[in-house]
Amino acid sequence: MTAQIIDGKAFAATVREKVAGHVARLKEEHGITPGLAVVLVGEDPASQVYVRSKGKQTVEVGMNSFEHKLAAETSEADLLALIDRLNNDPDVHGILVQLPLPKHLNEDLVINAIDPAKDVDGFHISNVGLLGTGQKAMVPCTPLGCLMMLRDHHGSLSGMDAVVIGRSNIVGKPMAQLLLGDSCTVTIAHSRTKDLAEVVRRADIVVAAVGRPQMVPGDWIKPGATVIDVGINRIDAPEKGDGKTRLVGDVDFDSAAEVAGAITPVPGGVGPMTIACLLANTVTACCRAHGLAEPEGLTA
Ligand SMILES: Nc1nc(=O)c2c([nH]1)NC[C@@H]1CN(c3ccc(C(=O)N[C@@H](CCC(=O)O)C(=O)O)cc3)C=[N+]21
Repeated sequence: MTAQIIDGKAFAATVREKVAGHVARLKEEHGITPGLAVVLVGEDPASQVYVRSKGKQTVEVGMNSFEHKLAAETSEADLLALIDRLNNDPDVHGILVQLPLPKHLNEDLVINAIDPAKDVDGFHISNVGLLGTGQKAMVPCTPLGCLMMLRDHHGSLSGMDAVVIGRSNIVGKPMAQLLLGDSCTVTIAHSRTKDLAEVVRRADIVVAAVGRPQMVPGDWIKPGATVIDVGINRIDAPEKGDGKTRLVGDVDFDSAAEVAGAITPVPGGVGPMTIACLLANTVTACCRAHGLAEPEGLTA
């Protein structure tokens, strides 16, 4: 068997089109332009690339992009003061503070200073609690993107066995909550799980989010299962030439694609969906802020 490839890049383009449609309507019918503020502290080159790509896509769908680049040595007080200004700025509907932050800044404190209604990452404790209790929340972008792809592929997920490998606050835990919300039987596995291979072999849906290159081999995958690979790992690629690198997921794609029913590639899978869902969350936040009907198909 050879797996169907779930094209996250193409799917993300359709999500962005929907977002652009909603943005156009908000402008025409209500004179509102959704705005996303992205805060980057420090000069990490990878983070700069992501922030640039977010800003570009934000503008492409017709929204306002506000970029705030702060020096690596910015004090916590100064960062909190900026967040306070953005919280109170009516032109800003979404706020994203790029993680990780430099070590001298307390991430939990900073994230929880964001107005939960503008927390388009869904990392604020209030949104985490809302998601965990099945109430209307801002949902973290990466798990939301994974859920959209799974729903698109399967229709209903009800009754399926899902294994999430990884227990991070950003991906693993919220992913498990979303799958539970769609009536999957959910297992959260991680680096200390006993007999991980056997646990993964039970799953109709495998979401790999551990951050270890190619750690899930094809012979762990149940034939026909759907594999969502969240990992983005840069590894050496001597075959491409001296000093060259390439991106791989947490799943060994070649062997897994021999067994799985469907699989997301890296790159071009979950990554592009993450940014598309950030734009979707910004439109959702904007509609909620103005008491308008929420965009359909863009929320959990
Ligand atoms: N507060 C916060 N929210 C985030 O959502 C957040 C963050 N901090 N910090 C950094 C990570 C990373 N992240 C990615 C988004 C898209 C791709 C993406 O589109 N990747 C492309 C490949 C890009 C390449 O070629 O390097 C792909 O998978 O096809 C990757 C990584 C969001 N992050």
